[in-house]
This record gives sequence, structure tokens and C-alpha cells, in this order.
Amino acid sequence: MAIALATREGLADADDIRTTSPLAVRGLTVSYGQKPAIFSVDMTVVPGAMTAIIGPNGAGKSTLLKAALGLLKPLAGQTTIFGKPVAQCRDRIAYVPQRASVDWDFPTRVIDVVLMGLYRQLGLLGRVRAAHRSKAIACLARVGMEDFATRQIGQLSGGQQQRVFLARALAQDADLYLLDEPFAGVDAATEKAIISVLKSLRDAGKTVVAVHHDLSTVREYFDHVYLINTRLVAAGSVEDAFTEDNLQAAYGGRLAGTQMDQLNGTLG
Ligand SMILES: Nc1ncnc2c1ncn2[C@@H]1O[C@H](COP(=O)(O)OP(=O)(O)OP(=O)(O)O)[C@@H](O)[C@H]1O
Repeated sequence: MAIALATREGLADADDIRTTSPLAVRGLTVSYGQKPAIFSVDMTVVPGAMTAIIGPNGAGKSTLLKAALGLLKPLAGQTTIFGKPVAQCRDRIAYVPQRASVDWDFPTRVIDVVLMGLYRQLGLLGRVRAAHRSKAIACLARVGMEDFATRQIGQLSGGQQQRVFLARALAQDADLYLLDEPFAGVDAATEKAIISVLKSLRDAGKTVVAVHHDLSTVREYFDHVYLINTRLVAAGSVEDAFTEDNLQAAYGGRLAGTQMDQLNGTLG
């Protein structure tokens, strides 16, 4: 059966999209113990768009990203990146992990963190040349962090660290950007800087997928949304899928009155 999916330009046939989608998962099930953290999740990310993965705490959002990247072994299911196995497409993916999962005490300068994004271009034994440094500084400039290049990463604020990890992702020149809560714990200025960089990537034809918590900005920031709570609850364009019914189905009683008040006027 051919299903029509909304793209930024219009409707496209789902069978076509599945073979070219930047990220397609089928029946993905992952378990850390007895109970699955995600169960039989399907996802077909639309190219050249911004997609949010939302759901309550513990819903399996980070697990979905990690399993899709091949960082966790699923119990069942497959992932393809641009129609190919993940291992064949690593150089097309940039991943920005959740800030809380990174050891910020490692003694590395900001510029070296960004240069790590260039390691595929450098090769394992490749020498860092002036052109690589210039590129790393240009990526830092895109996130407003060029003046911090020689600072130790552990000496930066949380928001500044987040910007540096986005700069590393930019250095990779990827086609698919996967970000786990890029706005967690950042101030309004940093959030604005990050969303502007992500939208410029999208406008350049790149695909951005982010785990996102702030329901009040989903409409403003994203084109498509996946609501999950262990299982996939709903998916589609923000206009179609980001509805009160779907949010209640995903969050259940955890969507408190104040959150609903904040959402008033932003829901489809
Ligand atoms: N390394 C782990 N070992 C055991 N259980 C885990 C591990 N990582 C996650 N879990 C469990 O798997 C489930 C999904 O976790 P996950 O981090 O994917 O959720 P999430 O939706 O990203 O949550 P949050 O919004 O709180 O970041 C949770 O019940 C969590 O406790």
C-alpha cells in the first residue's frame, strides 16, 4: 500500500521516501533488561526538514537515536541511512549527544574538540594543517565561540559547551544531524543561536532530527514531529500530528495543566 507523507514541498510517496530517507527505522525494539525501552518503532524521516522527537521522560527518545545510530544493539528491527546500512554512511551523520552524558573534565581545548569533527577528512594519522584549523575556527564562529578556541572545554558554561559540540557537528559536513536535547539547560541567547544554525542547515538541504522537550516551541522550530512513549504514538507534519489528543496519548497524565496552558495557541 502506498502511503502519502507530507514533505516540505508537498506530498511524496512513502515507498520512494523509504529508499532515500536520511533515516528510516523499521520495527525497532531495544531493551536494557526485561522491559523494552522502545518497542517496534517505525520512522521515516523526511529529507531537508527539521524533525522533533518528543515524549515524556523515559519514553525512549535517546534510546531511539542511539539505536538508530548503531550505538545500541536492537533486539529487533532495522535502520537505514539514505537507504544504506548505518556502517556505510557514518561520514554522512553528525551526532550531538545529550550534554549530561559527556565527561566534561577531559583536558581538551575547544579547538581540539571541533577538530575531532574533521577526523574522517584527516585520517587516523593525518596531520592537522592550517586549513583544518581555519575550518574549525569558522565552525566556532558560526556558533559565536571563536574567541574561546584555546579554552579548556571543562572551563566553559553548559550553554557554551553545547555550542562547541554543535561546532564539531558542523565541521563534519554531514547530511544528517542528530541532536539529543540541544536546548537543554541553555539560556535564551544560546537557544536562539542554536536554532538559527539548525534552520540554516535545513535551508541548505540538510536533515535535522532532534530530541526536544519544550512543547511550546515545537511549532516554531520544527516541520515534522514523532511522539513516542516506548511505542510510536503519532507522527507527521507538525500541523497534522502535534495535536492535543496526540499529546495526551503520549504524555497521559504527565501533561500538567501549566504545560497545557503554555501550549494554548500553539497546538494544531
Ligand atoms: N543504560 C541504561 N541501562 C538501563 N536502563 C536504561 C539505560 N538507559 C536508559 N534506560 C531506561 O530506558 C528507558 C528509556 O530511556 P531513554 O533515556 O531512552 O528515555 P528518554 O525519552 O530519552 O528520557 P529523558 O526525556 O528523561 O531524557 C528508561 O526507562 C530508562 O530508565
